[in-house]
Amino acid sequence: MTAQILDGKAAAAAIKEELKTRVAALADKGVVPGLGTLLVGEDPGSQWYVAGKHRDCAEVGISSIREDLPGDASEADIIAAIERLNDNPECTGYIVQLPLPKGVDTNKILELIDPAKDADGLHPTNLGRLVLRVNEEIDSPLPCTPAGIIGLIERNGVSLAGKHVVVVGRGTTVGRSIGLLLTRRAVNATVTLTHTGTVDLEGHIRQADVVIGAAGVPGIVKAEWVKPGSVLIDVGVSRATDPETGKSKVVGDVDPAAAEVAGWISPNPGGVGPMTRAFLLENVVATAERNSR
Ligand SMILES: Nc1nc2c(c(=O)[nH]1)N[C@@H](CN(C=O)c1ccc(C(=O)N[C@@H](CCC(=O)O)C(=O)O)cc1)CN2
Repeated sequence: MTAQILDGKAAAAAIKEELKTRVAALADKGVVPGLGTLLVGEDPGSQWYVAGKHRDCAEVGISSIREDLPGDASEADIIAAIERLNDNPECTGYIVQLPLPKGVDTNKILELIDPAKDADGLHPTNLGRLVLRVNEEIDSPLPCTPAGIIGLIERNGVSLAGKHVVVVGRGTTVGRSIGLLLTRRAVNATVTLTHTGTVDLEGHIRQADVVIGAAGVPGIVKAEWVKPGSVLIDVGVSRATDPETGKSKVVGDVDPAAAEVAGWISPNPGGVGPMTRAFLLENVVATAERNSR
């Protein structure tokens, strides 16, 4: 049996339609949400992601502010751009596109973002709120990829309550924070956080009801380890040349053959990526709503 598809493009399109209505309601109050982006350097992937964020904004009626700096920008230049975004009243939320060039202290830069304008939910204040608010509503921005993954699963009618979720990867944008969301009482999953240094990754994955592959290691989640009927979420975005077409293609962390064993699988591309983009818009709109009450 082949797994059912967790279609991120369709779920993201539905979220964007909902957001258009909320943006229109804000416009009635004279509020226009504005997303700022800070891009440092010329990495083609990062340029493509930032351009996509601004296209998404235009689609739902969010205005856009761009700060683009060259790859050799000094720390002082980057801090000055952060201060402009913090001070700009038209920018109601913003992101610093990651990764920053080598040699830049990423954590220092993220801590300078005004937490009330942190559209990625990566400021320590907002991550700290996830640690503290186990049982309460969270009225601060959530990290976009983790929120997108949970949205993708739940919007397909799959409950996470009581499920054993094995996360593979300990990075800032997914691995370290997704457990904080999954173990909230409202979701009620049980989480094991594994990584490339885990002994017996196979043993952990064999026990998982849900596997989230976010290590950036192609095929680290092997088809023969996957429990029949489980839910597989592929966050990995590595690149390889397709031997048939000679073109570059995305290679995920989940072995594509696992689709024959799993109950549900997120395609890659077309799964988590579009949901990350949709939840960035959700954060911008929700922040503007909170500030207009
Ligand atoms: N400040 C941030 N930096 C980075 C984040 C982030 O959430 N905040 N995540 C990634 C990059 N990213 C957004 O910035 C991102 C990655 C992928 C996609 C996406 O839609 N991917 C497509 C496939 C694209 C392809 O073919 O290469 C898909 O999955 O369908 C959106 C956003 C690192 N940096």
